[in-house]
Amino acid sequence: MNTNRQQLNAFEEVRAGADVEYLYDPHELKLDGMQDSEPEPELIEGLPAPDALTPADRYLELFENVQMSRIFEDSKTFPDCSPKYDPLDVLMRYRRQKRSSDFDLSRFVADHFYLPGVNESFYVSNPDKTLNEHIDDLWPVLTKMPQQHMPHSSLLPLPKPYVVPGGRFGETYYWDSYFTMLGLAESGRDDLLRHMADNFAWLIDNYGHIPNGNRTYYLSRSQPPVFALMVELFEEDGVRGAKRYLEQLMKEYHFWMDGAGELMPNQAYRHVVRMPNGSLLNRYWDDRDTPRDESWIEDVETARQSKRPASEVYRDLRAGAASGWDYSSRWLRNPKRLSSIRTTQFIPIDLNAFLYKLELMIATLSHAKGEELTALAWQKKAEARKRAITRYLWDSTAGVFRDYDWRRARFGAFTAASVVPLFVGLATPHQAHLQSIALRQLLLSNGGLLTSMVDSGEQWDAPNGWAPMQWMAVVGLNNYGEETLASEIAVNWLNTVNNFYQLHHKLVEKYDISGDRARPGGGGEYPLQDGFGWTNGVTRRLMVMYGHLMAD
Ligand SMILES: OC[C@H]1O[C@H](O[C@H]2O[C@H](CO)[C@@H](O)[C@H](O)[C@H]2O)[C@H](O)[C@@H](O)[C@@H]1O
Repeated sequence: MNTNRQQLNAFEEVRAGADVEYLYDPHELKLDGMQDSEPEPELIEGLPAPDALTPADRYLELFENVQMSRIFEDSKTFPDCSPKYDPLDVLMRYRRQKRSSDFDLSRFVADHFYLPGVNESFYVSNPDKTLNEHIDDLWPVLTKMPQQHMPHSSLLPLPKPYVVPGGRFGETYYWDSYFTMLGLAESGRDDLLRHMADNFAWLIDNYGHIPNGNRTYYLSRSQPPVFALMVELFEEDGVRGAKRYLEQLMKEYHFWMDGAGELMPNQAYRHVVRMPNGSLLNRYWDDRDTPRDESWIEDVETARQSKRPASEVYRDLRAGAASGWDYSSRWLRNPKRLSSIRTTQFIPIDLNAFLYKLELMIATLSHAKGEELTALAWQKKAEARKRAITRYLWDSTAGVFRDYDWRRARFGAFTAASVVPLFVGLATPHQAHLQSIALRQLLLSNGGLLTSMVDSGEQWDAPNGWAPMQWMAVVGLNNYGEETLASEIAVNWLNTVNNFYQLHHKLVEKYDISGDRARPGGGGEYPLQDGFGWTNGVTRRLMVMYGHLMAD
Protein backbone atom coordinates (compact mmCIF):
# COMPACT_ATOMS: atom_id res chain seq x y z
CA MET A 1 0.00 0.00 0.00
CA ASN A 2 2.98 2.30 0.27
CA THR A 3 2.85 2.92 -3.45
CA ASN A 4 -0.56 4.47 -3.09
CA ARG A 5 0.62 6.45 -0.12
CA GLN A 6 3.46 7.78 -2.23
CA GLN A 7 1.14 8.56 -5.10
CA LEU A 8 -1.09 10.42 -2.68
CA ASN A 9 1.94 12.25 -1.31
CA ALA A 10 2.79 13.22 -4.86
CA PHE A 11 -0.65 14.72 -5.30
CA GLU A 12 -0.27 16.60 -2.06
CA GLU A 13 3.04 17.98 -3.29
CA VAL A 14 1.44 18.98 -6.56
CA ARG A 15 -1.38 20.70 -4.77
CA ALA A 16 1.09 22.49 -2.51
CA GLY A 17 2.82 23.81 -5.62
CA ALA A 18 5.98 21.74 -5.21
CA ASP A 19 8.32 21.31 -8.17
CA VAL A 20 6.70 18.07 -9.30
CA GLU A 21 5.11 17.42 -12.64
CA TYR A 22 1.43 16.44 -12.63
CA LEU A 23 1.74 12.77 -13.46
CA TYR A 24 -1.51 11.10 -12.47
CA ASP A 25 -5.21 11.61 -12.38
CA PRO A 26 -6.12 11.35 -8.69
CA HIS A 27 -9.55 10.00 -9.64
CA GLU A 28 -7.83 6.93 -11.10
CA LEU A 29 -6.31 5.96 -7.76
CA LYS A 30 -7.39 2.80 -5.99
CA LEU A 31 -5.96 1.31 -2.85
CA ASP A 32 -4.30 -2.10 -2.98
CA GLY A 33 -6.65 -4.87 -2.09
CA MET A 34 -9.69 -2.70 -2.56
CA GLN A 35 -12.54 -4.80 -3.96
CA ASP A 36 -14.28 -3.06 -6.79
CA SER A 37 -18.03 -3.42 -6.81
CA GLU A 38 -18.18 -2.03 -10.35
CA PRO A 39 -17.51 -4.27 -13.37
CA GLU A 40 -13.78 -4.98 -13.72
CA PRO A 41 -11.85 -2.86 -16.22
CA GLU A 42 -11.57 -4.48 -19.64
CA LEU A 43 -9.01 -2.24 -21.31
CA ILE A 44 -5.99 -0.27 -20.27
CA GLU A 45 -6.99 2.95 -21.95
CA GLY A 46 -5.47 5.95 -20.23
CA LEU A 47 -2.57 3.99 -18.75
CA PRO A 48 1.01 4.79 -19.67
CA ALA A 49 2.24 3.09 -22.83
CA PRO A 50 4.37 -0.02 -22.33
CA ASP A 51 8.02 0.90 -22.45
CA ALA A 52 10.75 -1.62 -23.08
CA LEU A 53 13.59 0.48 -21.62
CA THR A 54 14.82 -0.93 -18.35
CA PRO A 55 16.00 1.40 -15.57
CA ALA A 56 19.62 0.52 -16.46
CA ASP A 57 18.96 1.57 -20.09
CA ARG A 58 17.25 4.76 -19.01
CA TYR A 59 19.49 6.06 -16.27
CA LEU A 60 22.84 4.76 -17.56
CA GLU A 61 25.70 5.87 -15.26
CA LEU A 62 23.22 7.18 -12.67
CA PHE A 63 21.75 3.67 -12.42
CA GLU A 64 25.14 2.03 -12.16
CA ASN A 65 26.37 4.50 -9.54
CA VAL A 66 23.26 4.07 -7.39
CA GLN A 67 23.47 0.28 -7.57
CA MET A 68 27.23 0.07 -7.02
CA SER A 69 27.16 2.44 -4.03
CA ARG A 70 24.55 0.27 -2.26
CA ILE A 71 22.27 3.16 -1.37
CA PHE A 72 19.55 0.57 -0.95
CA GLU A 73 20.02 -2.65 0.97
CA ASP A 74 18.04 -4.58 -1.65
CA SER A 75 19.24 -4.17 -5.26
CA LYS A 76 15.65 -4.51 -6.49
CA THR A 77 14.56 -1.27 -4.76
CA PHE A 78 16.04 1.24 -7.18
CA PRO A 79 14.81 -0.48 -10.38
CA ASP A 80 11.32 -0.41 -8.83
CA CYS A 81 11.40 3.32 -7.97
CA SER A 82 9.36 5.73 -10.08
CA PRO A 83 10.82 9.02 -11.24
CA LYS A 84 9.24 12.25 -10.07
CA TYR A 85 10.20 13.95 -13.34
CA ASP A 86 10.74 12.95 -16.93
CA PRO A 87 13.53 10.31 -16.85
CA LEU A 88 15.70 12.14 -19.35
CA ASP A 89 15.50 15.31 -17.23
CA VAL A 90 16.51 13.28 -14.19
CA LEU A 91 19.59 12.02 -16.00
CA MET A 92 20.47 15.51 -17.24
CA ARG A 93 20.10 16.96 -13.74
CA TYR A 94 22.32 14.19 -12.39
CA ARG A 95 25.02 14.96 -14.92
CA ARG A 96 24.90 18.65 -14.00
CA GLN A 97 24.63 18.28 -10.23
CA LYS A 98 27.22 15.58 -9.68
CA ARG A 99 29.96 18.04 -10.68
CA SER A 100 29.31 19.98 -7.52
CA SER A 101 31.67 19.24 -4.60
CA ASP A 102 28.82 18.74 -2.08
CA PHE A 103 26.85 16.38 -4.33
CA ASP A 104 25.05 13.70 -2.32
CA LEU A 105 23.79 10.73 -4.36
CA SER A 106 21.32 9.53 -1.71
CA ARG A 107 19.79 12.99 -1.48
CA PHE A 108 19.57 13.17 -5.26
CA VAL A 109 17.74 9.85 -5.41
CA ALA A 110 15.33 10.87 -2.62
CA ASP A 111 14.60 14.13 -4.45
CA HIS A 112 14.00 12.55 -7.84
CA PHE A 113 12.35 9.17 -7.18
CA TYR A 114 9.40 7.69 -5.31
CA LEU A 115 10.21 4.51 -3.41
CA PRO A 116 8.28 1.35 -4.29
CA GLY A 117 5.76 0.15 -1.73
CA VAL A 118 5.52 -3.23 -0.06
CA ASN A 119 2.10 -4.45 -0.94
CA GLU A 120 0.92 -5.97 2.31
CA SER A 121 2.82 -3.76 4.75
CA PHE A 122 -0.42 -2.46 6.27
CA TYR A 123 -1.88 -5.93 6.74
CA VAL A 124 -1.91 -7.25 10.29
CA SER A 125 -2.84 -10.91 10.58
CA ASN A 126 -5.38 -12.08 13.10
CA PRO A 127 -3.93 -15.04 15.03
CA ASP A 128 -7.44 -16.39 15.72
CA LYS A 129 -8.00 -17.13 12.04
CA THR A 130 -7.47 -20.63 10.69
CA LEU A 131 -4.90 -21.21 7.98
CA ASN A 132 -7.61 -21.28 5.28
CA GLU A 133 -9.27 -18.11 6.59
CA HIS A 134 -5.90 -16.36 6.69
CA ILE A 135 -5.20 -17.31 3.07
CA ASP A 136 -8.65 -16.19 1.91
CA ASP A 137 -8.18 -12.86 3.72
CA LEU A 138 -4.87 -12.31 1.98
CA TRP A 139 -6.06 -12.58 -1.66
CA PRO A 140 -7.41 -9.01 -1.73
CA VAL A 141 -4.28 -7.75 0.02
CA LEU A 142 -2.08 -9.33 -2.65
CA THR A 143 -4.28 -8.15 -5.52
CA LYS A 144 -2.99 -5.28 -7.65
CA MET A 145 -5.23 -3.13 -9.78
CA PRO A 146 -4.08 -2.03 -13.24
CA GLN A 147 -4.63 1.62 -12.34
CA GLN A 148 -1.67 1.52 -10.00
CA HIS A 149 0.94 1.74 -12.74
CA MET A 150 3.10 4.80 -12.26
CA PRO A 151 4.28 6.58 -15.42
CA HIS A 152 7.90 5.87 -16.43
CA SER A 153 8.29 3.22 -13.74
CA SER A 154 9.61 -0.19 -14.69
CA LEU A 155 6.18 -1.76 -14.04
CA LEU A 156 4.48 -2.93 -17.23
CA PRO A 157 0.79 -2.06 -17.39
CA LEU A 158 -1.61 -4.99 -17.51
CA PRO A 159 -5.26 -4.83 -18.50
CA LYS A 160 -6.74 -6.65 -15.52
CA PRO A 161 -6.22 -7.17 -11.77
CA TYR A 162 -3.61 -9.70 -10.69
CA VAL A 163 -2.24 -11.37 -7.56
CA VAL A 164 1.43 -10.81 -6.67
CA PRO A 165 3.67 -13.04 -4.53
CA GLY A 166 4.21 -10.40 -1.79
CA GLY A 167 7.10 -8.67 -0.01
CA ARG A 168 9.69 -7.36 -2.49
CA PHE A 169 7.78 -9.10 -5.29
CA GLY A 170 5.06 -6.54 -5.96
CA GLU A 171 4.52 -7.51 -9.60
CA THR A 172 3.04 -10.53 -11.31
CA TYR A 173 5.37 -13.54 -11.79
CA TYR A 174 4.76 -16.01 -14.56
CA TRP A 175 5.22 -19.41 -12.96
CA ASP A 176 4.22 -18.31 -9.45
CA SER A 177 0.83 -17.34 -10.87
CA TYR A 178 -0.15 -20.88 -11.84
CA PHE A 179 0.42 -22.16 -8.30
CA THR A 180 -1.34 -19.11 -6.86
CA MET A 181 -4.29 -19.77 -9.18
CA LEU A 182 -4.73 -23.27 -7.70
CA GLY A 183 -5.66 -21.67 -4.38
CA LEU A 184 -7.69 -18.87 -5.95
CA ALA A 185 -9.86 -21.54 -7.62
CA GLU A 186 -10.33 -23.24 -4.25
CA SER A 187 -11.27 -19.93 -2.61
CA GLY A 188 -13.93 -19.37 -5.28
CA ARG A 189 -11.99 -16.51 -6.90
CA ASP A 190 -12.62 -17.58 -10.49
CA ASP A 191 -12.81 -13.90 -11.40
CA LEU A 192 -9.11 -13.48 -10.58
CA LEU A 193 -8.26 -16.74 -12.32
CA ARG A 194 -9.72 -15.45 -15.55
CA HIS A 195 -8.17 -11.99 -15.16
CA MET A 196 -4.71 -13.43 -14.62
CA ALA A 197 -4.95 -15.77 -17.61
CA ASP A 198 -6.20 -12.84 -19.72
CA ASN A 199 -3.22 -10.76 -18.60
CA PHE A 200 -0.81 -13.49 -19.69
CA ALA A 201 -2.59 -13.83 -23.05
CA TRP A 202 -2.27 -10.05 -23.40
CA LEU A 203 1.45 -10.20 -22.65
CA ILE A 204 1.92 -12.87 -25.34
CA ASP A 205 -0.03 -10.74 -27.84
CA ASN A 206 1.97 -7.63 -27.01
CA TYR A 207 5.48 -8.95 -26.39
CA GLY A 208 5.44 -12.37 -28.11
CA HIS A 209 6.04 -14.21 -24.83
CA ILE A 210 5.25 -14.10 -21.13
CA PRO A 211 8.06 -12.23 -19.37
CA ASN A 212 9.49 -13.38 -16.03
CA GLY A 213 7.29 -10.68 -14.47
CA ASN A 214 5.59 -7.44 -15.52
CA ARG A 215 8.68 -5.26 -15.25
CA THR A 216 10.63 -3.84 -18.18
CA TYR A 217 13.75 -5.48 -16.74
CA TYR A 218 12.07 -8.89 -16.97
CA LEU A 219 11.18 -8.58 -20.67
CA SER A 220 14.33 -10.24 -22.00
CA ARG A 221 13.46 -13.61 -20.47
CA SER A 222 10.51 -15.78 -19.58
CA GLN A 223 10.03 -18.31 -16.76
CA PRO A 224 8.97 -21.99 -16.69
CA PRO A 225 6.22 -22.10 -19.35
CA VAL A 226 3.06 -22.98 -17.43
CA PHE A 227 0.44 -21.09 -19.46
CA ALA A 228 -0.89 -24.41 -20.81
CA LEU A 229 -1.41 -25.56 -17.21
CA MET A 230 -3.36 -22.40 -16.42
CA VAL A 231 -5.56 -23.02 -19.43
CA GLU A 232 -6.15 -26.61 -18.29
CA LEU A 233 -7.03 -25.39 -14.79
CA PHE A 234 -9.84 -23.39 -16.34
CA GLU A 235 -11.61 -26.49 -17.56
CA GLU A 236 -10.94 -28.50 -14.40
CA ASP A 237 -12.45 -25.80 -12.26
CA GLY A 238 -15.45 -25.29 -14.46
CA VAL A 239 -14.29 -21.91 -15.74
CA ARG A 240 -15.06 -22.53 -19.39
CA GLY A 241 -13.20 -21.12 -22.34
CA ALA A 242 -9.77 -22.75 -22.64
CA LYS A 243 -10.12 -22.84 -26.43
CA ARG A 244 -9.95 -19.06 -26.68
CA TYR A 245 -6.28 -19.17 -25.67
CA LEU A 246 -5.19 -21.50 -28.49
CA GLU A 247 -3.64 -18.73 -30.56
CA GLN A 248 -1.55 -17.47 -27.62
CA LEU A 249 -0.42 -21.00 -26.74
CA MET A 250 0.89 -21.37 -30.28
CA LYS A 251 2.64 -18.00 -30.13
CA GLU A 252 4.27 -18.93 -26.85
CA TYR A 253 5.48 -22.19 -28.39
CA HIS A 254 7.11 -20.30 -31.27
CA PHE A 255 8.92 -18.05 -28.79
CA TRP A 256 10.48 -21.11 -27.16
CA MET A 257 11.34 -22.78 -30.50
CA ASP A 258 12.61 -19.69 -32.35
CA GLY A 259 15.48 -20.60 -34.70
CA ALA A 260 15.05 -24.37 -34.35
CA GLY A 261 14.76 -24.98 -38.09
CA GLU A 262 18.25 -23.61 -38.84
CA LEU A 263 20.18 -25.66 -36.30
CA MET A 264 22.67 -28.43 -37.08
CA PRO A 265 23.38 -31.18 -34.49
CA ASN A 266 25.16 -29.81 -31.39
CA GLN A 267 24.19 -26.25 -32.22
CA ALA A 268 22.04 -24.02 -30.04
CA TYR A 269 20.17 -20.78 -30.62
CA ARG A 270 18.35 -18.88 -27.88
CA HIS A 271 16.12 -21.49 -26.15
CA VAL A 272 16.67 -24.40 -28.53
CA VAL A 273 19.39 -27.06 -28.78
CA ARG A 274 19.69 -29.58 -31.61
CA MET A 275 20.90 -32.78 -29.98
CA PRO A 276 23.54 -35.06 -31.58
CA ASN A 277 20.83 -37.41 -32.90
CA GLY A 278 19.00 -34.50 -34.59
CA SER A 279 16.19 -34.20 -32.05
CA LEU A 280 15.26 -30.84 -30.52
CA LEU A 281 15.23 -29.98 -26.83
CA ASN A 282 15.12 -26.68 -24.95
CA ARG A 283 17.18 -24.73 -22.46
CA TYR A 284 16.70 -21.55 -20.41
CA TRP A 285 17.93 -18.32 -21.93
CA ASP A 286 17.85 -14.55 -21.57
CA ASP A 287 18.40 -12.26 -24.56
CA ARG A 288 20.64 -9.92 -22.55
CA ASP A 289 24.16 -10.51 -21.24
CA THR A 290 24.56 -7.68 -18.76
CA PRO A 291 24.07 -7.67 -14.97
CA ARG A 292 20.40 -8.00 -13.97
CA ASP A 293 18.93 -4.59 -13.11
CA GLU A 294 17.40 -6.03 -9.93
CA SER A 295 20.62 -7.76 -8.76
CA TRP A 296 23.23 -5.48 -10.34
CA ILE A 297 25.97 -5.44 -7.72
CA GLU A 298 25.50 -9.15 -6.92
CA ASP A 299 25.99 -10.04 -10.60
CA VAL A 300 29.00 -7.75 -11.03
CA GLU A 301 30.63 -9.35 -7.97
CA THR A 302 29.84 -12.88 -9.18
CA ALA A 303 31.34 -12.15 -12.61
CA ARG A 304 34.46 -10.71 -10.98
CA GLN A 305 35.06 -14.04 -9.26
CA SER A 306 35.16 -15.88 -12.60
CA LYS A 307 37.88 -16.09 -15.21
CA ARG A 308 35.29 -16.32 -17.99
CA PRO A 309 34.18 -13.23 -19.94
CA ALA A 310 31.73 -11.33 -17.71
CA SER A 311 29.07 -11.38 -20.44
CA GLU A 312 28.98 -15.20 -20.33
CA VAL A 313 28.53 -15.21 -16.57
CA TYR A 314 25.76 -12.59 -16.82
CA ARG A 315 23.96 -14.62 -19.48
CA ASP A 316 24.08 -17.74 -17.33
CA LEU A 317 22.91 -15.82 -14.25
CA ARG A 318 20.02 -14.40 -16.25
CA ALA A 319 19.16 -17.81 -17.73
CA GLY A 320 19.18 -19.13 -14.14
CA ALA A 321 16.63 -16.45 -13.22
CA ALA A 322 14.55 -17.55 -16.23
CA SER A 323 14.52 -21.10 -14.85
CA GLY A 324 12.78 -19.93 -11.68
CA TRP A 325 15.54 -21.82 -9.82
CA ASP A 326 17.69 -18.81 -9.07
CA TYR A 327 19.96 -20.14 -7.85
CA SER A 328 20.69 -23.81 -7.45
CA SER A 329 23.55 -26.29 -7.56
CA ARG A 330 21.65 -27.62 -10.60
CA TRP A 331 23.32 -24.95 -12.71
CA LEU A 332 26.75 -24.86 -11.01
CA ARG A 333 29.93 -26.73 -11.86
CA ASN A 334 31.10 -26.16 -8.30
CA PRO A 335 28.12 -26.20 -5.92
CA LYS A 336 29.85 -23.76 -3.59
CA ARG A 337 30.65 -21.17 -6.28
CA LEU A 338 27.88 -19.25 -8.00
CA SER A 339 30.46 -17.92 -10.47
CA SER A 340 30.76 -21.46 -11.87
CA ILE A 341 27.19 -21.15 -13.21
CA ARG A 342 26.52 -22.74 -16.63
CA THR A 343 22.71 -22.63 -16.96
CA THR A 344 22.75 -22.39 -20.75
CA GLN A 345 24.74 -25.64 -21.02
CA PHE A 346 21.97 -27.66 -19.39
CA ILE A 347 18.89 -29.23 -20.95
CA PRO A 348 16.50 -28.99 -17.97
CA ILE A 349 14.07 -31.81 -17.30
CA ASP A 350 11.32 -29.50 -15.97
CA LEU A 351 11.44 -27.09 -18.94
CA ASN A 352 11.16 -29.91 -21.47
CA ALA A 353 8.34 -31.56 -19.57
CA PHE A 354 6.43 -28.24 -19.49
CA LEU A 355 6.93 -27.83 -23.24
CA TYR A 356 5.67 -31.38 -23.81
CA LYS A 357 2.53 -30.33 -21.94
CA LEU A 358 2.24 -27.21 -24.11
CA GLU A 359 2.47 -29.30 -27.30
CA LEU A 360 -0.17 -31.70 -26.01
CA MET A 361 -2.47 -28.88 -24.94
CA ILE A 362 -2.29 -27.34 -28.41
CA ALA A 363 -3.12 -30.77 -29.88
CA THR A 364 -6.08 -31.19 -27.49
CA LEU A 365 -7.53 -27.74 -28.15
CA SER A 366 -7.04 -28.12 -31.92
CA HIS A 367 -8.94 -31.41 -31.75
CA ALA A 368 -11.71 -29.73 -29.70
CA LYS A 369 -12.01 -27.16 -32.50
CA GLY A 370 -12.33 -29.92 -35.10
CA GLU A 371 -8.89 -29.22 -36.60
CA GLU A 372 -7.77 -32.83 -36.79
CA LEU A 373 -4.71 -32.49 -39.01
CA THR A 374 -3.33 -29.70 -36.82
CA ALA A 375 -4.02 -31.79 -33.73
CA LEU A 376 -2.11 -34.72 -35.22
CA ALA A 377 0.90 -32.56 -36.11
CA TRP A 378 1.14 -31.25 -32.52
CA GLN A 379 0.68 -34.73 -31.11
CA LYS A 380 3.70 -35.77 -33.19
CA LYS A 381 5.79 -32.91 -31.81
CA ALA A 382 4.94 -34.03 -28.27
CA GLU A 383 5.87 -37.63 -29.09
CA ALA A 384 9.18 -36.53 -30.61
CA ARG A 385 9.98 -34.55 -27.48
CA LYS A 386 9.09 -37.50 -25.28
CA ARG A 387 11.50 -39.69 -27.27
CA ALA A 388 14.27 -37.11 -26.91
CA ILE A 389 13.63 -36.77 -23.18
CA THR A 390 13.79 -40.53 -22.76
CA ARG A 391 17.00 -40.64 -24.77
CA TYR A 392 18.84 -37.80 -23.03
CA LEU A 393 17.15 -37.01 -19.70
CA TRP A 394 16.20 -40.44 -18.37
CA ASP A 395 19.02 -42.00 -16.36
CA SER A 396 18.12 -45.68 -16.63
CA THR A 397 20.97 -46.72 -14.30
CA ALA A 398 19.78 -44.59 -11.39
CA GLY A 399 16.11 -44.84 -12.41
CA VAL A 400 15.53 -41.08 -12.35
CA PHE A 401 14.93 -38.12 -14.65
CA ARG A 402 17.79 -35.62 -14.59
CA ASP A 403 19.03 -32.53 -16.42
CA TYR A 404 21.57 -33.11 -19.18
CA ASP A 405 24.78 -31.14 -19.71
CA TRP A 406 24.81 -31.08 -23.52
CA ARG A 407 28.25 -29.48 -23.81
CA ARG A 408 29.93 -32.17 -21.71
CA ALA A 409 27.50 -34.96 -22.73
CA ARG A 410 26.70 -36.07 -19.19
CA PHE A 411 23.83 -36.02 -16.72
CA GLY A 412 23.27 -33.13 -14.35
CA ALA A 413 22.00 -33.32 -10.78
CA PHE A 414 19.01 -35.27 -9.47
CA THR A 415 16.61 -32.70 -7.96
CA ALA A 416 12.93 -32.17 -7.23
CA ALA A 417 12.60 -30.89 -10.83
CA SER A 418 12.47 -34.58 -11.79
CA VAL A 419 8.84 -34.75 -10.63
CA VAL A 420 7.65 -32.63 -13.58
CA PRO A 421 7.60 -35.52 -16.13
CA LEU A 422 5.28 -37.36 -13.73
CA PHE A 423 3.21 -34.23 -13.21
CA VAL A 424 2.61 -33.78 -16.96
CA GLY A 425 2.17 -37.53 -17.54
CA LEU A 426 5.10 -38.20 -19.86
CA ALA A 427 6.78 -40.91 -17.75
CA THR A 428 6.02 -44.58 -18.24
CA PRO A 429 4.55 -46.39 -15.18
CA HIS A 430 7.92 -48.17 -14.77
CA GLN A 431 9.87 -44.90 -14.84
CA ALA A 432 7.44 -43.32 -12.38
CA HIS A 433 7.81 -46.24 -9.98
CA LEU A 434 11.62 -46.15 -10.05
CA GLN A 435 11.58 -42.41 -9.67
CA SER A 436 9.25 -42.61 -6.63
CA ILE A 437 11.75 -44.94 -4.92
CA ALA A 438 14.52 -42.37 -5.47
CA LEU A 439 12.33 -39.49 -4.29
CA ARG A 440 11.57 -41.34 -1.06
CA GLN A 441 15.20 -42.28 -0.44
CA LEU A 442 16.86 -39.03 -1.44
CA LEU A 443 14.47 -36.08 -1.13
CA LEU A 444 11.64 -36.94 1.27
CA SER A 445 11.92 -35.15 4.62
CA ASN A 446 9.71 -34.67 7.67
CA GLY A 447 8.74 -31.30 6.26
CA GLY A 448 7.93 -32.29 2.65
CA LEU A 449 10.07 -32.73 -0.46
CA LEU A 450 13.56 -31.22 -0.40
CA THR A 451 14.59 -29.19 -3.44
CA SER A 452 17.86 -31.04 -3.97
CA MET A 453 20.41 -33.21 -2.15
CA VAL A 454 23.00 -30.44 -1.93
CA ASP A 455 23.27 -27.74 0.73
CA SER A 456 25.02 -25.09 -1.36
CA GLY A 457 23.83 -21.93 0.39
CA GLU A 458 21.67 -21.16 -2.65
CA GLN A 459 17.93 -20.89 -2.08
CA TRP A 460 16.87 -23.58 -4.61
CA ASP A 461 18.75 -26.33 -2.80
CA ALA A 462 18.60 -28.27 0.48
CA PRO A 463 17.50 -27.64 3.17
CA ASN A 464 14.72 -25.63 1.49
CA GLY A 465 11.32 -26.85 0.38
CA TRP A 466 9.21 -24.81 -2.06
CA ALA A 467 5.45 -24.98 -2.59
CA PRO A 468 5.45 -25.53 -6.38
CA MET A 469 7.63 -28.62 -6.06
CA GLN A 470 5.35 -30.12 -3.40
CA TRP A 471 2.31 -29.66 -5.61
CA MET A 472 3.88 -31.14 -8.73
CA ALA A 473 5.25 -34.09 -6.73
CA VAL A 474 1.89 -34.83 -5.12
CA VAL A 475 -0.06 -34.65 -8.38
CA GLY A 476 2.66 -36.47 -10.33
CA LEU A 477 2.86 -39.37 -7.88
CA ASN A 478 -0.92 -39.66 -7.70
CA ASN A 479 -1.02 -39.78 -11.52
CA TYR A 480 0.94 -43.03 -11.34
CA GLY A 481 -0.74 -44.65 -8.34
CA GLU A 482 2.05 -43.76 -5.89
CA GLU A 483 -0.54 -42.48 -3.44
CA THR A 484 1.31 -43.30 -0.21
CA LEU A 485 4.33 -41.17 -1.05
CA ALA A 486 2.10 -38.42 -2.47
CA SER A 487 0.16 -38.29 0.77
CA GLU A 488 3.32 -38.26 2.92
CA ILE A 489 4.74 -35.32 1.00
CA ALA A 490 1.44 -33.42 1.14
CA VAL A 491 0.83 -33.99 4.85
CA ASN A 492 4.43 -33.24 5.83
CA TRP A 493 4.24 -30.01 3.85
CA LEU A 494 0.92 -28.98 5.37
CA ASN A 495 2.36 -29.58 8.84
CA THR A 496 5.36 -27.42 7.93
CA VAL A 497 3.21 -24.51 6.78
CA ASN A 498 0.70 -24.86 9.61
CA ASN A 499 3.31 -25.13 12.39
CA PHE A 500 5.05 -22.06 11.05
CA TYR A 501 1.71 -20.25 10.78
CA GLN A 502 0.80 -21.10 14.39
CA LEU A 503 4.11 -19.62 15.56
CA HIS A 504 4.49 -16.62 13.25
CA HIS A 505 0.96 -16.00 11.84
CA LYS A 506 2.20 -15.83 8.28
CA LEU A 507 3.11 -17.92 5.23
CA VAL A 508 6.47 -17.48 3.56
CA GLU A 509 8.17 -18.00 0.21
CA LYS A 510 10.13 -21.15 1.20
CA TYR A 511 10.83 -23.21 4.33
CA ASP A 512 13.81 -25.02 5.79
CA ILE A 513 12.29 -28.50 5.94
CA SER A 514 15.33 -30.47 7.08
CA GLY A 515 14.41 -30.77 10.77
CA ASP A 516 11.42 -31.80 12.83
CA ARG A 517 9.99 -28.29 13.08
CA ALA A 518 9.53 -25.83 10.25
CA ARG A 519 12.09 -23.09 10.10
CA PRO A 520 12.31 -20.07 7.80
CA GLY A 521 14.00 -20.87 4.49
CA GLY A 522 17.25 -19.07 3.71
CA GLY A 523 20.13 -18.83 1.28
CA GLY A 524 20.40 -16.92 -1.96
CA GLU A 525 20.62 -13.22 -2.64
CA TYR A 526 17.66 -11.68 -0.78
CA PRO A 527 16.00 -12.22 2.65
CA LEU A 528 12.99 -14.51 3.12
CA GLN A 529 9.76 -12.94 1.83
CA ASP A 530 6.30 -13.05 3.43
CA GLY A 531 2.95 -13.30 1.71
CA PHE A 532 3.21 -15.50 -0.16
CA GLY A 533 1.32 -16.15 -3.40
CA TRP A 534 2.31 -19.69 -4.36
CA THR A 535 2.64 -20.99 -0.80
CA ASN A 536 -0.91 -19.75 -0.14
CA GLY A 537 -2.18 -21.24 -3.41
CA VAL A 538 -0.67 -24.69 -3.03
CA THR A 539 -1.50 -24.91 0.68
CA ARG A 540 -5.14 -23.86 0.12
CA ARG A 541 -5.49 -26.61 -2.50
CA LEU A 542 -3.69 -29.32 -0.52
CA MET A 543 -5.82 -28.51 2.56
CA VAL A 544 -8.89 -29.63 0.63
CA MET A 545 -7.25 -32.90 -0.35
CA TYR A 546 -5.22 -33.75 2.78
CA GLY A 547 -6.18 -31.24 5.52
CA HIS A 548 -7.96 -33.95 7.53
CA LEU A 549 -4.63 -35.82 7.89
CA MET A 550 -2.72 -32.85 9.28
CA ALA A 551 -1.39 -32.92 12.86
CA ASP A 552 -3.47 -30.90 15.37
O1 LIG B 1 15.48 -10.54 -7.52
C1 LIG B 1 16.12 -11.74 -7.80
C2 LIG B 1 15.25 -12.71 -8.58
O2 LIG B 1 13.99 -12.83 -7.92
C3 LIG B 1 12.99 -13.58 -8.55
O3 LIG B 1 13.16 -14.98 -8.30
C4 LIG B 1 12.58 -15.52 -7.15
O4 LIG B 1 11.25 -15.01 -6.89
C5 LIG B 1 10.28 -15.25 -7.91
C6 LIG B 1 8.96 -14.71 -7.40
O5 LIG B 1 8.49 -15.45 -6.32
C7 LIG B 1 10.18 -16.74 -8.26
O6 LIG B 1 9.40 -16.90 -9.42
C8 LIG B 1 11.56 -17.34 -8.51
O7 LIG B 1 11.39 -18.74 -8.62
C9 LIG B 1 12.45 -17.01 -7.32
O8 LIG B 1 13.70 -17.63 -7.47
C10 LIG B 1 12.86 -13.34 -10.05
O9 LIG B 1 12.00 -14.25 -10.67
C11 LIG B 1 14.22 -13.35 -10.73
O10 LIG B 1 14.09 -13.08 -12.10
C12 LIG B 1 15.06 -12.28 -10.04
O11 LIG B 1 16.27 -12.12 -10.71
